[in-house]
Amino acid sequence: MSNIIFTVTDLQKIVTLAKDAGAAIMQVYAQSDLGVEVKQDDSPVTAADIASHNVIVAGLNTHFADIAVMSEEAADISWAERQTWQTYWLIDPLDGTKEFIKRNGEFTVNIALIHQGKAIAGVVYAPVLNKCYSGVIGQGAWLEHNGQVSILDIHDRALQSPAIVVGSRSHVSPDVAEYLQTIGEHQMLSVGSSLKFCMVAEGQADVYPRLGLTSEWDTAAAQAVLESAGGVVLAYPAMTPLEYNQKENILNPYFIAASSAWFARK
Ligand SMILES: Nc1ncnc2c1ncn2[C@@H]1O[C@H](COP(=O)(O)O)[C@@H](OP(=O)(O)O)[C@H]1O
Ligand SMILES: [Mg+2]
Repeated sequence: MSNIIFTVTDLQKIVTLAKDAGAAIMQVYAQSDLGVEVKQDDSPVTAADIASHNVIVAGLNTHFADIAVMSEEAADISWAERQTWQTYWLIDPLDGTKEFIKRNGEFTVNIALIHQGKAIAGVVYAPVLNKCYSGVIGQGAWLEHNGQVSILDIHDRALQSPAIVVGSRSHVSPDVAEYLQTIGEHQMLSVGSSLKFCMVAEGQADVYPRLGLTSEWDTAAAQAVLESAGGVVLAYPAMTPLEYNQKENILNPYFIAASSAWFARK
């Protein structure tokens, strides 16, 4: 097992890159034509997804030339090649494309560092909200909001009463509805994109049950933020850690992202 050293200085480079990508997204957001197209899998892509992708890939190639990159917008990489990767960047240049098109601000830039199948560092930037979440496993997690930086730490956080559950705004799943029937009294919030993980990391929600489809780039950066803050992400129902690059198919299993208090509740 080789180790990797990822410092807070390295993280700052990724934060800067995510903000540059966010600025490229906002240039498109300001235009009346968002350049919406439909991809082969029927999901939307816009000129902003591509602009953000280009900024991030150029920056990573400049600062970290020897680390492989996988992006939602450049995902056609053979499993034969990918399975040799020990370490790589996993990017969703614009998560919440449907929210971007609806212009409700609930979309994010996502950059994660994966090492030996685990999300070990991540940055999630929401340009409209002016919030940048970042974290490195074992070193901590931070939120920069309107220029003010705070530490995210939910290691010892108790559950709210009633519990606050957060779910997708645009991708409703019958399996989540069934799960919610089993958890007792709760309040439900609907939010687009990887911001749901960040709300748990911030203590604004207790649990994000995703019993519906996502791809690995949708979750990696925000999982790193949440776990760096003291949260936990487990595949459901296996209750094993959510890992990356373990199989050819890039779809995640169902998962539950929550504070550790959620998993410890009676
Ligand atoms: N049927 C499906 N298959 C794969 N991914 C899906 C999906 N439905 C939603 N997603 C993923 O969910 C993400 C949006 O998350 P949410 O529903 O929490 O807002 C989308 O990201 P993009 O917006 O980057 O395409 C998309 O990748
Ligand atoms: Mg996405």
